[in-house]
Amino acid sequence: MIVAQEAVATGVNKNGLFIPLIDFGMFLNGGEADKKAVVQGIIDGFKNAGFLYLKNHGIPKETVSKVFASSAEFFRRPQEEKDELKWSTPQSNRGYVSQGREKVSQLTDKVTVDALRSQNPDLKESLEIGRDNHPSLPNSWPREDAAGLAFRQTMNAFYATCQALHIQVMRAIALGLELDENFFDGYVSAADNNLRLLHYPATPADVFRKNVGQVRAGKHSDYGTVTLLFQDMRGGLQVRSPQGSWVDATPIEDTIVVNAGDLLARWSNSIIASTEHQVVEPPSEPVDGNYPARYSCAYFCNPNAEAYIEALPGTFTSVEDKHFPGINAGEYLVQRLSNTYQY
Ligand SMILES: O=C(O)CCC(=O)C(=O)O
Ligand SMILES: [Fe+2]
Repeated sequence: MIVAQEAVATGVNKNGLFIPLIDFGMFLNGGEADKKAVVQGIIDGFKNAGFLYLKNHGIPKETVSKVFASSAEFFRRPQEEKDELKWSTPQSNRGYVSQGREKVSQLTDKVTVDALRSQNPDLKESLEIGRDNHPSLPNSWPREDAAGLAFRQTMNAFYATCQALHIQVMRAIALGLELDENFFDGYVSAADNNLRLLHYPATPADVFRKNVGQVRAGKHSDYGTVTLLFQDMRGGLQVRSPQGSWVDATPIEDTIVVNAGDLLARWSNSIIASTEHQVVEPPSEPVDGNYPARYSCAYFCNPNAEAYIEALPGTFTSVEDKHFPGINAGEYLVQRLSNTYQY
């Protein structure tokens, strides 16, 4: 018996939060009906949860494994080598962020964010990588030993791979919003994106008990169009349900978690949801009182920095229906980053 391929299955279904598991291969390689089913699944998922899982997304398993291995190797470098690559400005948003430097938060008031940061810093370190061909913003690459050179090559290749997937996901979103399939192509062509390698170090389990509110990454929403999130199998990512509770976005092997960011929510005049998420104490039992390290890679996709983002055609009938004023994408992102980092 031939079983018809399903475009949409269940990724998570709890407390009113339904995160679909989408077979993106049916969009990339399928016929008209397949494509249509995927588009519907994606737009429903973005409207309701703001989150999806994608399988058959076209990025080979070996590519992702190589990126995770290179990332782990990078974070094993001596602290002083990593500190040489220090993240410097929101305009650049490139470089190494040591534990406690960032406190992502919905709060836009810098004083409050600073106060929060000093209490329970997120238990993580990261490396932020931008497009490597930027005319004025250089990346901060590790020392040019053999591993350092290979790292640069691996990450640049991955950056380009994710950029191509971003374009495809935006095509599906365009169709879901009843726009021309290529509507967004010109808006996302610059690859003004950000690849964030994340390392949540191994930690004693009692840290989470001693410090009230201790998490690995504080609750926040992302800023851009969509985020392509590659997570290992440790768990700990949680998404806010429509009822306000936190629901585990349990890792599903070989999938990418895709969540909509605030600029896409604005662009869609709030049709698409940009949902809060966080990374907390892992759900697994600690081993000898410790939780193992967790690694993830978040590829934050953005419109071109110079793009002007205002309610898309078809999302409003009169000017009063527009939920947000228009905004320049680059300026918006710099503003959000300025509020979340100490610099
Ligand atoms: O590590 C994760 O799974 C999520 C990270 C995240 O949400 C972020 O860096 O914006
Ligand atoms: Fe995030």
